[in-house]
Amino acid sequence: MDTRVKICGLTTSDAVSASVEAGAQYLGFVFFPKSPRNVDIATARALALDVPMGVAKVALVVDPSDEALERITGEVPIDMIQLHGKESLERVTEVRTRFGLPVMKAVGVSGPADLQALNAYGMVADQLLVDAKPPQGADLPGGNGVSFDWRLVSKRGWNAPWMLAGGLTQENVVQAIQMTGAKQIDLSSGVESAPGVKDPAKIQAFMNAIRAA
Ligand SMILES: O=C(O)c1ccccc1NCC(=O)[C@H](O)[C@H](O)COP(=O)(O)O
Repeated sequence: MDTRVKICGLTTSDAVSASVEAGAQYLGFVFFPKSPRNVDIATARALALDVPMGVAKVALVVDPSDEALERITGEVPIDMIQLHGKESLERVTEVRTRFGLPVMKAVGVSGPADLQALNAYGMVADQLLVDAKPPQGADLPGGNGVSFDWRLVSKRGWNAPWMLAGGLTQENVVQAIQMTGAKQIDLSSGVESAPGVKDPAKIQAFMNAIRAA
């Protein structure tokens, strides 16, 4: 299966190496203090500097200020900004223009009404991350290990390339790809042994599951 994979929430060089060696095309670094996957700028910079050419480094931020984005983009050699909060269409456009980097906008899906947002953000973002909505009362806007009803996005397309996310694991990823037709997928907790702790064996097993499909 020719599927591109983003592994999100990397915090150590072992996890970065395991992801690169297993064949991930995108690596995500989370800048959100409440997350168990949060990295500070110095750590992210050190990790990003070790990523080989051809693997995209993505900075995940939640309703960031321009100042926060200036600090991150000024010090960490990133290739893409992932907006994972309640950023408006205008803010997506502003961030793209101001920082000169491609922007991926995350959109939470739980029912048919959410597909409108994908249509709209697909007109302004470079990529879409089609994710599950966080469960009621969750502390995090993403990375909660929950799936949504994949039939909602079955064989759908938007104006921008998209990634499927939300509760993907080595056990369900092949079915998720077959049902949705996703060409790109994103995951975080499905390759962890504990919240925020990436497991190299799970990363490899996940990539093997995709390749074997
Ligand atoms: O992962 C986090 O800690 C996080 C924190 C704040 C905003 C978003 C976050 N993660 C978003 C991602 O890109 C995840 O990979 C995506 O939601 C899927 O996560 P999972 O269901 O755990 O695979």
